[in-house]
Amino acid sequence: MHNKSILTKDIITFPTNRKFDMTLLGRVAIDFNPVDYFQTLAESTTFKKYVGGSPANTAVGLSRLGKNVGFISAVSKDRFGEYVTKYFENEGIDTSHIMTCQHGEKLGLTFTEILSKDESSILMYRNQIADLALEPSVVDEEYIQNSKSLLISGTALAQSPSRDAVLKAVSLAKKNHTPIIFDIDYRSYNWTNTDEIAVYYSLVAREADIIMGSREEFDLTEKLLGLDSNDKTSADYWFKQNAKIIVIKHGKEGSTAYLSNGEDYSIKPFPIDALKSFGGGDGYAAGFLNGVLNGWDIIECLEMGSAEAAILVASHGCSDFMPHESEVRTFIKDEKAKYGDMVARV
Ligand SMILES: Nc1ncnc2c1ncn2[C@@H]1O[C@H](COP(=O)(O)OP(=O)(O)O)[C@@H](O)[C@H]1O
Ligand SMILES: O=C(O)C[C@@H](O)[C@H](O)C(=O)COP(=O)(O)O
Repeated sequence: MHNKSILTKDIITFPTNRKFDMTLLGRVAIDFNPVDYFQTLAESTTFKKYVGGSPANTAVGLSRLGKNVGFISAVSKDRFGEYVTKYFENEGIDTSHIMTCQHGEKLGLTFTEILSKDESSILMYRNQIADLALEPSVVDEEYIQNSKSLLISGTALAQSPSRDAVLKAVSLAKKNHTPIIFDIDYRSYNWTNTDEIAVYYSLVAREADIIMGSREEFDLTEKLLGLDSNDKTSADYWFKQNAKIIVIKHGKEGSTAYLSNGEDYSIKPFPIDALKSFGGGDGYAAGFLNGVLNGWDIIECLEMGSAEAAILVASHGCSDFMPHESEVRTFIKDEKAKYGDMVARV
């Protein structure tokens, strides 16, 4: 346990006077979550529709926390494409750089299975997929210049032309001193082999200022580098590239933020009666990154991330349940009143 802490603004700074606090590049899709849960997907008959896609959920989370959010993506030219775009507009997320596909590409659909509160799985429909049809021409320099930070979802690297759009965005971010956040966000669909994953993940990771992922996701990124599968080894390696903060998540075990000054800080999950086991990562990303954008104390960033993750795993969906800052603070206060001030501290 650290008695002291550190302001993240002493580790990473963001440009000022730019319109968007963060622009995210990646998928916006749809989740269908069973209403009649605690049985298999084969048995469920009724599903509730939500806007989904990990970066889309994170974008909604950041917007609800008061951030001005841009988004770069591609959607289908149909009612589902209209639905997700309208949802973003209602949430105050900029949709000017969401292209509409013209060749019959379809929005991603995710059917989820909530078997028990700690056993969930997801089934993704991602053939002829709209988000990976994102064209590099949608990424324009002015948009990146107008963003204080750029988040890349690793899934957007799975195929060209989306892969090319990511690499263009990364180049423009470097040119314009826009810090890059790499959310590894591994989904097996659309990738052909692990060498390909490692090549493209490591290409973006070495340019990133913040990298977030699970141990498995770091292992995939590091496959060609011959590193041992160890959090400290990963952090040290990426600090020698460009990283300032490395976050490694271990599900219900909690997570650790490694800082480029050599310190590390861990957080445990807040005790909660979970409903499902997915969605935590997106809530965590929104809560944690909002704190880092504000330059907050690292412990406060981690607490906000962990609290928002707990709120999400206790909820039926992801995007719709992203909390406002006051709700996260109330949640933390109530948990501390119930379980003590050190409830989430390691
Ligand atoms: N049962 C749980 N109760 C409370 N928080 C949880 C629970 N499961 C996960 N979380 C929170 O969600 C975060 C992200 O979960 P994790 O499974 O590591 O990522 P992902 O959702 O991206 O797969 C964890 O670090 C933790 O803070
Ligand atoms: O990311 C997707 O395309 C699906 C998500 O909307 C889904 O609900 C989910 O799996 C959330 O992911 P997590 O936060 O990484 O657990």
